[in-house]
Amino acid sequence: MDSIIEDVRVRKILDSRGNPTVEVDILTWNGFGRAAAPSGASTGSREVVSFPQGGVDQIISEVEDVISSELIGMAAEDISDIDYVLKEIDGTDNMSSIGGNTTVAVSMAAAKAAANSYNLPLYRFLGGNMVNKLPYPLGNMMNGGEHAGPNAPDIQEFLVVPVGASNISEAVFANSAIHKRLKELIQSKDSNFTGGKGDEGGWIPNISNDNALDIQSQACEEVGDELGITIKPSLDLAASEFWDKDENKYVYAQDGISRDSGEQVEYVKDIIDTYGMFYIEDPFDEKDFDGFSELTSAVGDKCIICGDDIFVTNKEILAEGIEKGAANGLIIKPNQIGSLTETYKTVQLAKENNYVPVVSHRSGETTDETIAHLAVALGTPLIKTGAISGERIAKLNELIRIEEELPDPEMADLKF
Ligand SMILES: O=C(O)[C@@H](CO)OP(=O)(O)O
Ligand SMILES: [Mg+2]
Repeated sequence: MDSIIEDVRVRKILDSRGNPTVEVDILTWNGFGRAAAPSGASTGSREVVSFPQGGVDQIISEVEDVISSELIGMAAEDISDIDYVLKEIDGTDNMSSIGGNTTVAVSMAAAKAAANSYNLPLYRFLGGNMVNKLPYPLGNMMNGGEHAGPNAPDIQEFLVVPVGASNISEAVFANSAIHKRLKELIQSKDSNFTGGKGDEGGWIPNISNDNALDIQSQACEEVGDELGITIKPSLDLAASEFWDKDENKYVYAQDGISRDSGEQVEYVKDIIDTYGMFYIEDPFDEKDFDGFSELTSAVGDKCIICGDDIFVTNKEILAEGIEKGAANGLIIKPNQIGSLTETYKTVQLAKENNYVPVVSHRSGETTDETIAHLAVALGTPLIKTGAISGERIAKLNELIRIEEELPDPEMADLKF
């Protein structure tokens, strides 16, 4: 078999925040795969543990001594067997002994090595010969919350989706045009704006949440008109980060306003109606299933209500959400669950239940481009991976290359 693993190598590399992360190389008889793990700042409490206590340094020897000897001789294409072996080596429920970032980097490197062994791009190896759909990019324009500094909006991500774009290149350049326009619009509101950017390359404005919403939608309209395509605003509130569990309130520090769960439902409904939001992620705390359900039953026919911290790419938690009607979309981050096999199962469950899967980067990223291939292979209609910055454009530019390779490329079908 061409994909028999001959060596597994591991190294400590930088992520985009300057923190250490892990990169894994897998060599097969006939190929090579390399993958690195990202890391979050606004993490869900039920995500698998990224690294054990000793951090990346600890797992370097673990991979060299234990993981590589188990994997050498296995076929890289047997991805679920490899993921099973990794889980056995870890031996915990939450990957705390070797870390979900370690296992996901090995899992992705193995898949890439398998693809390379057969001379196939990863999206084709995983997705088959018929894949031809490109995801719409959810581009991050302004950053707040945990991805920014003090005085930024509480809402973590002001995103846009170029729903009218007819190809991926048009889509990513529409997003970058909005990003440029927003710099001017922020400057017009705040003459002290220095052009500072957050973890994901979006601007960090020192303005209220409402002002940020206004200029976000203004930019969508102006640039949309200029380019002749519809561009819709979207948000990731990452509301777990400003939920005060003692007060039972969502605390908007920038605005000096607190809202209980019922008021939060009304506030978010109002935002969706006022601005014609296409997509809203994590509008409630990760434990507030009721808030999620109430909002989804009110607006789920016109807006994607997407769960990130609430579901953490975990199929059991997603099943609970489906039962409760908590959302109609979910974020897919392989390192939240620690393997490609589990990621795949969660996407399948989502699709069977009409939940829109959204493959996503993390706020701490590397130039690894794997998620671009995953979005195409898994057929997710959206990919969240920033708009500019080296570690974000690594994925966007890969999508442009993939589009060029596909014989009959089309943009994905969107729900609204
Ligand atoms: O909340 C999110 O969706 C992500 C990525 O945008 O942030 P983090 O990686 O910090 O969890
Ligand atoms: Mg999120």
